[in-house]
Amino acid sequence: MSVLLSLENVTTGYGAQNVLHGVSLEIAEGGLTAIIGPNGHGKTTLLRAISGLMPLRSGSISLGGRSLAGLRPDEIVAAGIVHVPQGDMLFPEMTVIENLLMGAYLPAAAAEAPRRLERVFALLPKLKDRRGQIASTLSGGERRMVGIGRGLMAGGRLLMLDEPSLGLAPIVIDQIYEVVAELAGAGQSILVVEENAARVADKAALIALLDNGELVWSGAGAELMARPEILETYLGA
Ligand SMILES: Nc1ncnc2c1ncn2[C@@H]1O[C@H](COP(=O)(O)OP(=O)(O)OP(=O)(O)O)[C@@H](O)[C@H]1O
Repeated sequence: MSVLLSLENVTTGYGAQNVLHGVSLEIAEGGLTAIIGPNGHGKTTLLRAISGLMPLRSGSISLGGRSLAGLRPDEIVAAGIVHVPQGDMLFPEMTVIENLLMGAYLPAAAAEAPRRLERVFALLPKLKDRRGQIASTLSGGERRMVGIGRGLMAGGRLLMLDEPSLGLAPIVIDQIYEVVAELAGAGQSILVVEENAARVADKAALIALLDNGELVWSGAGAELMARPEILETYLGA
């Protein structure tokens, strides 16, 4: 496999407390990787560390063989890592299209914006219909789609989605994951954080299980679902 993102022995935390304890993980180029684990066990912190929003206390992270050490968050975006945070974090008073265009704020992305916008609208036709609508008036699922679309507008090599299912109805969660799977199937590298393994098991090439800030298991989704003892031990399933 061609490794896109590599984490080696990553430790980080807040104040006196470490949240991640020596996490090592390799993410392949193309397709879906999922980080699963209970709430509060460090999944968001892991994405924040990759995005340069948390200084590492030990270890290293590299993208395509290039170390990200010392890069600012905007330099990490420019290097190709796009982080769609938990919740919608849209600009509520702006329209769908204005929110989408904010994703292409870096000069290199701005030149590509019209082409990428067409791609986002092809993938998420509902957003095209609602492109003039103010973001605060969208449904929860539509807002989530705008967040994903805005992430795509940045044109990253790796798209990181922090719990895109959060707070949505089951049918809407299915729609979101259909879009995620379609993107991954088209070759986009995606790292998703999810609490419920069953939602990603049939879609993710690799699932990594984070428990108390440690990576306790990783493997294919089908393999995880066939291991009820792991689900029970770590996810209480
Ligand atoms: N800004 C912060 N300051 C101090 N502690 C924090 C901060 N953010 C998170 N933590 C703590 O770090 C731990 C891991 O949190 P994190 O958000 O990474 O977990 P998570 O697995 O993503 O959970 P969730 O899905 O609920 O966000 C938790 O104990 C949390 O209280």
